Amino acid sequence: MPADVSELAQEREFLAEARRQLGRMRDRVAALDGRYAGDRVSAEVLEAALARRMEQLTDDPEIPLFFGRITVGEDAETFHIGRRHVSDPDGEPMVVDWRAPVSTPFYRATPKEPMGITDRRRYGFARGHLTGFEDEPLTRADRTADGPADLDGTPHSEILEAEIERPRTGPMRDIVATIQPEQDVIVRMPLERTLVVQGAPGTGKTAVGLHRAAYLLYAHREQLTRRGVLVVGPNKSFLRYIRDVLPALGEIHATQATIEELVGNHAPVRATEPAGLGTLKGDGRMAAVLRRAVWSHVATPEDTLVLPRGSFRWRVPAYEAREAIEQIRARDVRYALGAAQLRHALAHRVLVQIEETGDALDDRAWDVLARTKPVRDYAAAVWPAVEPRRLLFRLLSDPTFLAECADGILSEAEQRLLTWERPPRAAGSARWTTADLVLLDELADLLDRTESLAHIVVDEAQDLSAMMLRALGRRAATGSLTVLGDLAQATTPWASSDWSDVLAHLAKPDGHVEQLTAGFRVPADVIDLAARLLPSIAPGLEPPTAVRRARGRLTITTAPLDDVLVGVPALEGSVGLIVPDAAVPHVRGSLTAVGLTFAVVGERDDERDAADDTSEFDAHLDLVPASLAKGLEFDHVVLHDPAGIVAAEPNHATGLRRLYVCLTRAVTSLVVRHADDLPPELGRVTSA
Ligand SMILES: Nc1ncnc2c1ncn2[C@@H]1O[C@H](COP(=O)(O)OP(=O)(O)OP(=O)(O)O)[C@@H](O)[C@H]1O
Repeated sequence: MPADVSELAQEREFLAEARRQLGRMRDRVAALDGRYAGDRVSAEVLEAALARRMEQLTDDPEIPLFFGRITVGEDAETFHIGRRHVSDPDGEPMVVDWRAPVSTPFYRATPKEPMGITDRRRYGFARGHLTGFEDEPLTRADRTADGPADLDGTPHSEILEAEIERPRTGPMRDIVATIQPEQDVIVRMPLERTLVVQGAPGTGKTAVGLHRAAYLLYAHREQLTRRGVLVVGPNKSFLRYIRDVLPALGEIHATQATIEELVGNHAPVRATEPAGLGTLKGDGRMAAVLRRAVWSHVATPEDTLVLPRGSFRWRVPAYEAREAIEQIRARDVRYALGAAQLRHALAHRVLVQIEETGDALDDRAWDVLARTKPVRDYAAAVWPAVEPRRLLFRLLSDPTFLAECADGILSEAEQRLLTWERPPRAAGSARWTTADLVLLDELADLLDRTESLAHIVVDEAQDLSAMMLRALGRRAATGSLTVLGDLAQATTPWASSDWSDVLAHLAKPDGHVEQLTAGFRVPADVIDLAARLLPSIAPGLEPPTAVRRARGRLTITTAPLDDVLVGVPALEGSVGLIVPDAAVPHVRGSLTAVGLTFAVVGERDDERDAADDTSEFDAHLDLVPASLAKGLEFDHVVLHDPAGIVAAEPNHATGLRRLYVCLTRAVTSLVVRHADDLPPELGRVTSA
């Protein structure tokens, strides 16, 4: 690292001073916190836990306060760029936030487009200690430095490479120091834009989505903290894997949830269903069936409403009530609001008659009339209250009612499939599945509009059904989404094969698709093996181009698992042993027998809560059921029984996609350990 010694000393002094100033700023905030604590004391446990975590990080001398510097314009003004803003006592910036507009050229400037900067400096750190720096002139004649250059002429950066090659340990970490230009463009896209980010495994989709959430929270702080930001992930262990990233970036105002958690307020999940039935329940046509089911409750009034008041009996004839209903329905309001409006419309007709007799009444009297028993009873008879669980119970247990609602939408065979073979006695004793809860969520929204958040980041979105996507879309109805996924990694029976369908179900048809192509995780040799599956699982998609310098170690072996495991303790970095779900108990026994310490991914999901600080990703060795491998990564992966992983899925194509996911989790080495033949789609391989 060609760092001038005296300049390095100056930079170290600058870092020490920035730390002192941050301490001063923190002390001031702590004083303010005390004052505000009363308001937020009982804010969610999660927020409190994350706030604590953030504080730890703020105090952590191992986290560099800045990682880069740019020199701008003819005056050669310099800006240090870091995770958060630090200013001196006069309010002058010492470190600027990586999300501030002034930081953009640090990420995007190239010699061809220097964006007004003359130099870019990257710092090397070891455990928070500044060890050196690397300068990259962008506009001067001396920029033809020795050494290899990247395609756009940018000199090769050792610091960048070291960061990308750094071994993975523990949960996911931020990439704020090394966000690449194509990633930065996505991170800083305007808030209003709904985006789909399609990218092969390891291209940084999750990282980019989380950094985009942090960027949006910074750029639209007031709006986003007021209206909320949500990160949706495929399962709880994945959420635990990524949960430190936003707090490390100083952001604690984002909620994380799985789809199950999001719709879980309607009822607990107590059952699962066969793939075909789950697929049908997730089909977008179900929305039309449910809409019909809800609105089928509105009856045509046949009787006159009679409202006794004093010695008078006021009347609203049936045809007027019918008229009122037609007007309300033409407004396309939610069902429950419509019922309230009907009460008011009926009361208004009475009010007008009363006023015609010379009585002057105000709005309060209107409200009182709307709440009288005769008006309420009349309205409830023609526009009855609907309860989602009871309605879904009726749809799934009463074939005649289902036929009325599904006629012309679902075939008879589909209706039969949907109907419970052995209906529960009542809605209260029904054993709902996740797909049912998503239907209940749709019903709840037909009754009362779901509140919209400002922004949702949804990961592994290719796996969501149309009805699940609708559940997310309505939570971003007046906001926007960042949708992350890879069609080649789709492993649910209801998965999407086209992003424009996904956008349509989210009710964001104008959203647009971005692609990430540079692979930061998987080394070239491992990609080459996994990519052999692409023609069978996603013919249109390209494999990523590995940016890793290391080609990786790939071993395919028929050796007994115990022999493979012998080498595990000596491996540096994290190790994931991925096995078919059904093999977990057996392999757990083998691991215990050979005396290895390990954690099982996904275990204790039900016991843990958001404040639980322990994570399976702190263990050196994780036993990973194949169904939970998605989104995770390990320095070393041992993939046990690929044929078993493929066979565990409902069909061969899904099995191959699951295998593709499992093959692409390794950062440094992959051992594929098999006894049965490998799937022929992997082509010819030689086993050791
Ligand atoms: N610009 C970057 N600099 C350094 N590391 C990066 C960069 N982008 C991504 N990475 C690293 O690459 C790895 C893969 O990133 P990530 O998990 O976000 O990819 P993904 O596309 O979501 O993968 P998958 O499809 O398997 O879920 C992570 O370790 C991440 O930190």
